[in-house]
Amino acid sequence: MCTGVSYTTKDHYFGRNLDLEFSYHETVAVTPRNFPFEFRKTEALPRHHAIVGIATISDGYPLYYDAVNERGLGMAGLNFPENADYKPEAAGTTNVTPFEFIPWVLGRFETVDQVVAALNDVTLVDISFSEEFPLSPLHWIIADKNRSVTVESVKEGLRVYDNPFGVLTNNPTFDIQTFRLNDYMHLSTYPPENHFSKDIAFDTYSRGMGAIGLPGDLSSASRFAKAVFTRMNSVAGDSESESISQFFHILGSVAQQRGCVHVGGDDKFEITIYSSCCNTDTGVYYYTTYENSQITGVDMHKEDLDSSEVVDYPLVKGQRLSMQN
Ligand SMILES: C[C@H](CCC(=O)NCCS(=O)(=O)O)[C@H]1CC[C@H]2[C@@H]3[C@H](O)C[C@@H]4C[C@H](O)CC[C@]4(C)[C@H]3C[C@H](O)[C@]12C
Repeated sequence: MCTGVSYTTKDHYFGRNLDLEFSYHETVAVTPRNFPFEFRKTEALPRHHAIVGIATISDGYPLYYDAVNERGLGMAGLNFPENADYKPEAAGTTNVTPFEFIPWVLGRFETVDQVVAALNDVTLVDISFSEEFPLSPLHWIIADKNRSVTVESVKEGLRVYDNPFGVLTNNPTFDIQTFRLNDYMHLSTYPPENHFSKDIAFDTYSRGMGAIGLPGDLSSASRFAKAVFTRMNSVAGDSESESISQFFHILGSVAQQRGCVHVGGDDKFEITIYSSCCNTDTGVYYYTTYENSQITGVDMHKEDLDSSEVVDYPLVKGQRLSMQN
């Protein structure tokens, strides 16, 4: 499972946890403006916005998991098994494959409003990248400084939901996730008050009791409620250090520790392989990995963004300890 987040302090930040039991050899990939994006069923983009994000590179093509473009638009794909339903090619529409969806959106558009308008005409088609990389059942969060949306291609068609929470996890469908938040409206960051009975003398014996009932398990619906609560109540200073620290704490509230989520077999566990946080105003992509809690950054503007070659950096893994004596 995964969690995607959009969050604004002075700047806008966009990122995600990638939760899985194995890695696809992901790297931080910067795609410059003149890398020729070919699309299977729609017109190529020989020149486009530059993009930074995490991708598996196959045959020179960046298969992005999440990314941000130089105009401040961010997009992430999260698992959506059983619900994702891609369609046959539909004449008269723009046919985009799921693996092309991030480059197609980030290559062309600057704002969520523009993307939403364009999606009226889009079909997500059931064409996979290769035998090695078959179709992934995904849904997406797309965000800029002012707006977030969730995009789901389901049996009934392409659904676009406003996402005022700036959070996406996995199943169920976004309308149900949103509805279930109603169950948590009584939660509070303040100490609870007694609405239970005037005849009982309650004791607020601990800080944090106003949020008793906030789920702490790692299921997708629970992570959604937990991440929305944390994100909506988040308080951060405006500096880069305070902002990215807070962002990683929001993601940390729903991170997966090895051993807590079995995924078949006795010794296979889902873990948070990486957490990312991109400053969409400056184009700096920060990340941590499961075993490297130190924040590492890649600044897209330090690359030649007018070139035509993807530049990629392998994730820095392994703890970097800073000893004080
Ligand atoms: C599985 C990843 C999402 C993380 C997640 O939600 N895991 C939960 C697993 S589960 O529900 O609990 O079983 C998704 C996010 C981005 C996906 C990758 C990107 O879409 C890029 C390519 C796309 C290709 O079609 C398949 C390989 C792939 C490299 C994808 C593999 C996998 O589906 C990824 C890595």
